[in-house]
Amino acid sequence: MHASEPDDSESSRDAADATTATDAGLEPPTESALETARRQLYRAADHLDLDPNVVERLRHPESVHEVTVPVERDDGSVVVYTGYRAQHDSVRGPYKGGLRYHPDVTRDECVGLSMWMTWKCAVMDLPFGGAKGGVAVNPKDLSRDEKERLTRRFTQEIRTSVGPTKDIPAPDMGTDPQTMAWFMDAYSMQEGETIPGVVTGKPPIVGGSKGRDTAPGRSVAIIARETIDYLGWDIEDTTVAVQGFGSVGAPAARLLESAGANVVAVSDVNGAIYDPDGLDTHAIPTHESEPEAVMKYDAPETLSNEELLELDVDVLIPAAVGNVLTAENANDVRANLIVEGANGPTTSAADAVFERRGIPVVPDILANAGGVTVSYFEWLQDINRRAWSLERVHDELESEMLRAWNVVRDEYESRDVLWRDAAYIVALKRIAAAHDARGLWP
Ligand SMILES: NC(=O)C1=CN([C@@H]2O[C@H](COP(=O)(O)OP(=O)(O)OC[C@H]3O[C@@H](n4cnc5c(N)ncnc54)[C@H](OP(=O)(O)O)[C@@H]3O)[C@@H](O)[C@H]2O)C=CC1
Ligand SMILES: O=C(O)CCC(=O)C(=O)O
Repeated sequence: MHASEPDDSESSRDAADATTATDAGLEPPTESALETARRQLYRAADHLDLDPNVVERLRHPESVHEVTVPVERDDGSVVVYTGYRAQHDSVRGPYKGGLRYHPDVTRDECVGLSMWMTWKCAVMDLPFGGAKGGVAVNPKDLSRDEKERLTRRFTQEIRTSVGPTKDIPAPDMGTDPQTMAWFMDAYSMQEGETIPGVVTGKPPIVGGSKGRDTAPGRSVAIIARETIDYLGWDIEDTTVAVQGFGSVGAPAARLLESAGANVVAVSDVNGAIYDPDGLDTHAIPTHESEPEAVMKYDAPETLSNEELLELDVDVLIPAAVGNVLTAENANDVRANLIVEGANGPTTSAADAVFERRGIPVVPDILANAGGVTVSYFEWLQDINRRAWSLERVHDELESEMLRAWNVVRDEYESRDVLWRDAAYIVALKRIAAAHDARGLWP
């Protein structure tokens, strides 16, 4: 039976998902990451003759760990934060995915993000499943010492659920190589030996890979460049707007500028700077070097983040937070191509608008997959106790991204589907085959 044919299990699936106004036929301003991820799964499954039991399995995480994390503030008071680690699917290998420190972190968000990690690792053909975790906290409210205590305690709370062959966290929004170094140290102290492979995205001095810090942005730039070329555009005549100037947005903007594109706008949490003649993105401080510094940079015009999304540019790269392209603004987007740098920046309702308007959306699970790909390189380096040169990381990332882009493009052309569906089809075929080979039910 075709996975999405209406039947009893379909009805019960819809009923199980009907937790929102959208499912009740109303149109809320946004959807949760989990709702978006599930809708994308059902839509892609429609194109494949998938065992419905596999789809039923994949719409649920294998497990979600929720922990409380008491942290002593510098003034001696104690705040108890909530942390999560959602482990979606491990059929292709250990769970893999980032840790996020952000006030909006919820259980459902982690589950949705963990599903995207499963597909992302499968699109790239990495021997990993998908996970995501985080703590509901604003890291900008914490001192460095408080962040260290939070990380060490969170590590302690989820320690038995992670490990180099079990679940390997990495950086995401609000976390960085230092966070990973603390995580690795806290885990290793408990284990009684140094275990670098428990996390990736560490500083190179403690087993991190060179090039991991800029890898997600590098892959966004590679995929944008390939798509620009595929569309028959000249990169030298291409204008680009990038929302977010962190680990993903900054390298993406800089590499596209270096490749000849005209990057006319970039933003941080406070708003955007705009120069129709092109910004010198290498001169603008990144989130890593100085958070909230973009708006301080001298530029001819400033805009809101909402205005950046509606700029008349060739390529829009949302590379900050999720759910920024919605039913509310999709009709006002003037870009001719969207390349997703952030995870889940486009709701399903916005996707439908872009499909109707013929605006291609190259999905997150392909475009920003350079981060987890170099994480895989790091994991290999840790296991083999042998560091790769930066040049080797760049070369291997370039060839892995091109390999994945070609496979997705083949599905896009042969099935005449959206780019997102094509990437999902590549991923789901591999995951379903692995489920089939291992046996879904005992
Ligand atoms: N880090 C990674 O390895 C990967 C991250 N991703 C995804 O990319 C996205 C960005 O992550 P990452 O670059 O790591 O995050 P960072 O924390 O490094 O940077 C985030 C950037 O977005 C800005 N920002 C934060 N909130 C908003 C907002 N509400 N509106 C506009 N801009 C905002 C920040 O501004 P300010 O400096 O002012 O705080 C900063 O410039 C996330 O969706 C993440 O899941 C995807 C693949 C890998
Ligand atoms: O490097 C990793 O393991 C995961 C990166 C990540 O969280 C992501 O790609 O969204």
